[in-house]
This record gives sequence, structure tokens and C-alpha cells, in this order.
Amino acid sequence: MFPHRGVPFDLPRPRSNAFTPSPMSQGTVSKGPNDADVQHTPDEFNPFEAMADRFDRASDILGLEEGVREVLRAPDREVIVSFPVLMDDGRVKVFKGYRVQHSFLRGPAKGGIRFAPDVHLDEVRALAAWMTWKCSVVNVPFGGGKGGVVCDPRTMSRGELERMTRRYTTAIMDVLGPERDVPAPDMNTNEQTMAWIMDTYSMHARRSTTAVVTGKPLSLGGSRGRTEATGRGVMIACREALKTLGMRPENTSAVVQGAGNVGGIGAQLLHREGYKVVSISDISGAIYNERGLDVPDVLSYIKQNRTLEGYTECDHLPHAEQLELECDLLAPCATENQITSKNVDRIQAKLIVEGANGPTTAAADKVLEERGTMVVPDILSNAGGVTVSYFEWVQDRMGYFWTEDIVNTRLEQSMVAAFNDVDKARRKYDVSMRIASYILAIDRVASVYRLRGLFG
Ligand SMILES: NC(=O)C1=CN([C@@H]2O[C@H](COP(=O)(O)OP(=O)(O)OC[C@H]3O[C@@H](n4cnc5c(N)ncnc54)[C@H](OP(=O)(O)O)[C@@H]3O)[C@@H](O)[C@H]2O)C=CC1
Ligand SMILES: O=C(O)CCC(=O)C(=O)O
Repeated sequence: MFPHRGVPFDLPRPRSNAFTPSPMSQGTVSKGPNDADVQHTPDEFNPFEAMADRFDRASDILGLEEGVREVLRAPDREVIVSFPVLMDDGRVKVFKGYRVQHSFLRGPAKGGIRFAPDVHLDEVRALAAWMTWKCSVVNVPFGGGKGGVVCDPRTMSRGELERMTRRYTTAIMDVLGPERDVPAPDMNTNEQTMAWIMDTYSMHARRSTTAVVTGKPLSLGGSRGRTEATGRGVMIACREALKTLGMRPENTSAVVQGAGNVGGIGAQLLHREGYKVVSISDISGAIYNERGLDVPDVLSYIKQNRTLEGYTECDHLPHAEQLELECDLLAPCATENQITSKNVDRIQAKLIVEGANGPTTAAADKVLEERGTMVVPDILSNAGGVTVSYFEWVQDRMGYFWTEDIVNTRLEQSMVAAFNDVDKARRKYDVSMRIASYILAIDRVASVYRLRGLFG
């Protein structure tokens, strides 16, 4: 069902065992990539290495002390669990889940949970570290965490998904909590999943604990604007980037990869702002219309049919061709490792705004930098989601809920401030937006570490 997730479409599926600790057992807690027995095999498609490559470049520029560098690079805690779930046919199936908490220096760990058949530890490690840097870039008081369950949600019934979510939550519940670690939605999880997590946690805690998770339904302490927040943040990042390039939305053609929470809502908001969205994709492939797609119509088609397959008024393209389309703006909003050393020479977009986490490999980054293609990196451009998650956590703890206007205004202010902070660092250090974001993020986390005390 997810044949290409996390790898370029035209390649055999690379797998790295770099940093992967040996046998996973119930409740394993591993120290992570700094373990002495770990073997390092350079691998362009390993997301943790992609993160570490940028981390090292930014740390070199900052002249970060060796000890601090080691502390900030490695995850603080990794939990690996195996748990049984009763399937609809009466069988018991054992699932594997992860929760990686990369850093608590700036506050509780924060980050989504994804359900996918090929989710793996290095991916979750990278995603957790990216959360630390992202929260720092937008200056919200959280560290970074991420979770994953190896499963194929498309083949599971609602009951199976609920039982799996509840068992996973129970298995990792010791490390969760409003002041410990606060999950949120990611790929293939949504507000219903968050409601199950909140309920399971609350049953064990013997009190309703809304602030243990964000991205919940409104009636369970969710925030107005959270569902749209990541796509809205992507739209704001596009607008700010266009300004620096002297371009205007109405003269900008856009290609959006992914049609889920980030890509679908992002495309819709770009369309509303006057961009010509010429292509959108989902797992089945891409659609293209050079005159521009009717995005609301495309999204309602997907809602009805659960796929883009069969949509008319457009050409259908394979995934790989979508990324190489002639366009002004490319917004990869699906998954990791989409723009790589294999296809970067054929990417024609003038501007890349990353809605997904890790869609560009470090090797491709270097080519884009040399070519002068502007890339607004994930840890800045998709930070709208965690920003409104922070607002949700605050509202839950206050027990006082904001209007959508207030949420959107504060999100707008936060995204623009973060964009400007990164742009300032870019000019100061004469680096790309990506490296500038890492410099800003690492510097903020490192200064907190020094303030809290190096040897505590
Ligand atoms: N949700 C959030 O708030 C945030 C998400 N992100 C990141 O954004 C990305 C997308 O997440 P989200 O939108 O929540 O996930 P969803 O599950 O809502 O949507 C994912 C979308 O990507 C499509 N897709 C999956 N694989 C491919 C592929 N290989 N090529 C093209 N399309 C593909 C899916 O198609 P189909 O439906 O057919 O499977 C679906 O349209 C992830 O990297 C996530 O980590 C980042 C910040 C916050
Ligand atoms: O909203 C959140 O807490 C995190 C969202 C997320 O997983 C991400 O930004 O990658």
C-alpha cells in the first residue's frame, strides 16, 4: 500500500541498519546513535544521517563545543515496544511501536505519531530531532519527540485501529504526559487517533488529561485552526519566500506532492491565494493541468473516492514525473527522500517549500544550493502545525479556548517572525535557508543547555 514511502520512486528500496540497535524487545530503552557498538554506514536515504549532516554543518559554523554537540545530536530516550492487538478475525497480532524523545532541554518532548508499514527507528529518530529544531526555530517551549507504529492502516478496520492505538498508548504511557511528552498527528493519524490516545491516557491517570496530546477534536479540548495549521504555515512560508524572490502568487505555478492534511490543505490555501496549482498527487500517482486545477473539486473527489485515480480534466502522471514538472514552486508535502541525488538535476522549480519532513536529501541540498534554488526547509515551513499544537496545549492548561481568528493571527505572527529570524541568520552567515534554520535552532537549544548547567 505504501510501496514508495521514504524512497525515490525509481529506485529499489534502500534500507540502512546504521545505528539500529540489536534485537528489539518489549519496552527496550536505548541510548541511541551514540552507542559505542554502533556502526556508521553513510547512506543518503537514511533520515537520521540526513539530519546529522545538516546538524554537523551548522554546528561547525557555530563552532559548537564538542561535548555540547554530542549531547544535542543524540536522542535522549528511545522506547521500542511490542504489543498484542486482537484483530477482527480473532487472531492476535503483535505490532512494533517506537517513541523517540530527542530533547527535553526547552520543555516537554513534542511531535507526531505516524502509522506506516515501513516506519523504522532511524526515521523516527530523525523526525524526533527535527521536532527539537523546529520547536526552537518557531520558539515554542518544547523539545522534540516522534512516534511510529509499524502497520498498514489502509488494511485495518476502525476497531483494529482503535485497539492498536490504545495498546500502543498503554505501552508508552510511562514516558507521556503534559509535562513529559505530548504527541500529535502525523502521517495516517488524525484527530480520532488523538482522541483515543487522550482517552487511554486519561483512563490510566484516573482523570481527564486533555493536554497529553494535541490535534484532538474540538469537543475534547482541541484547538480551532489546528487541522489547517500546517498547510496554513506552508502557505505563509510560500508567501514570505516569494517576497524575497520578487515574485507574486498570481504569477506563480505550483506543484504539490501529497494531498493529505499538509498537501491537501496547503494546496487549497495556495489556490485561494491566487497561485496556479498545476499538479497534486497521492499514493496512486499525480494529476496535471497546465491551466491550473480546481483544487476544491480535486479534494472533494479524493474525499469521495479516497484516491485521485479516475479524476478527469487532467493528465495522469507517475510520481517521479510530477517532481520534475516545469513550475515556479514545488511543495513536497508527502514524505522523506523525494528530491535526491538521482533526480535533483531534473528538478525545475525556482522555489521549494517543504511541507513534509525530510523530503530533500543532504546530497540534493548541496546541488540546489550551488544552483541557487531557494529551499524553505521543513523545520521552518511546516512548523505551523506544532505552533498551533502549542496553542492547543496552552488552551487546555488554561481551560480557556481562543477564537479561530486569534489562533490564525498568532500563527501568522509566529511564522513570519521565524521566517525573518532565519533570513537574518542566512544573511549573517551567508548560508542557505536550511543551514540558517539549523544554526538558529541549535544556537537556541545550546544556550539553554549552557544555562541549565553542563554537568547537572
Ligand atoms: N500533520 C501535520 O500536522 C504535520 C505533518 N508533517 C509532515 O507532512 C508530511 C505529510 O503528513 P500528513 O499530511 O499529515 O499525512 P497524511 O497521511 O494526512 O497525508 C499524506 C499524503 O501523502 C500521500 N502520499 C504518501 N506517500 C506518497 C508518495 N510516495 N507520493 C505522493 N503522495 C504520497 C498520501 O496519499 P494517500 O492518502 O493516497 O496514501 C496522502 O495524500 C509528513 O512528512 C509529515 O511528517 C509535518 C508537520 C506537521
Ligand atoms: O503538532 C505537533 O505537535 C507535531 C506535528 C509534527 O509531527 C511535525 O511537525 O512534524
